[in-house]
Amino acid sequence: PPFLHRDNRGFIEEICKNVVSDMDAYGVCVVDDFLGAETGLAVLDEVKRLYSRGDFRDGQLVTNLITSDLKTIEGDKITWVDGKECECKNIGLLISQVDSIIVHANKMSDNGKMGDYVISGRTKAMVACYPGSGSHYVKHVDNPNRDGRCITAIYYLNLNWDVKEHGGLLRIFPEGWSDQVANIEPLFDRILFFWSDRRNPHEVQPAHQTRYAITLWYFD
Ligand SMILES: O=C(O)CNC(=O)c1n[nH]c2ccccc2c1=O
Ligand SMILES: [Fe+2]
Repeated sequence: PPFLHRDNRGFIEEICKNVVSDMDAYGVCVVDDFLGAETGLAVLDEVKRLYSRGDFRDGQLVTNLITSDLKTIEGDKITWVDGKECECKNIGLLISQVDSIIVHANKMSDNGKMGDYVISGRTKAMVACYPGSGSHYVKHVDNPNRDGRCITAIYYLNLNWDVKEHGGLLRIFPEGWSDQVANIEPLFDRILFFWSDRRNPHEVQPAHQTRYAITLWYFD
């Protein structure tokens, strides 16, 4: 019921414990039901409005792949949001929630890997849309050459997403886990954290439905 607001502090505490232990153990952490349906839907609404306004630009270097049968596959489209824009209030709320998790988790873990970083800042929020029709992202490392980014946080907005039908799976190939991979479904109100460096090569498999995500990169 709407009057039962999330007991925010306890909620944040709880999530931080998971983030710290998963990041230390696997370098990857997934949290579901991060904002709750009401706020999640409000964020999705703002993203759709931005997209319909045509603010998005081509994300990847190669924007449209001309496939053999001359079907162009559009690449991902992106736009940057700092969260203070008046029509992005809920995206701003998402950003402040992620900030509090990262800052708190950073403080909580003294000797763990989270503790090895002193988070000094982050990028703006990158709102990405894979327009479906096979758009994907080739296997890559977000920060291969020590550009300062240490943690990638991705919030997904895709209602009733079914990977079997819609594709769009994020596959991470965590270094040191030889044949193990992490298959992350881009489900609504799910947030994912992972080390941005070479420990986590990853790819976005072809999406056959419009696929939205909001990414923040934290600097040490
Ligand atoms: O959406 C996902 O599940 C994962 N997404 C990514 O790894 C990813 N990584 N780096 C980018 C750089 C520029 C534009 C889009 C991206 C991008 O979607
Ligand atoms: Fe990436």
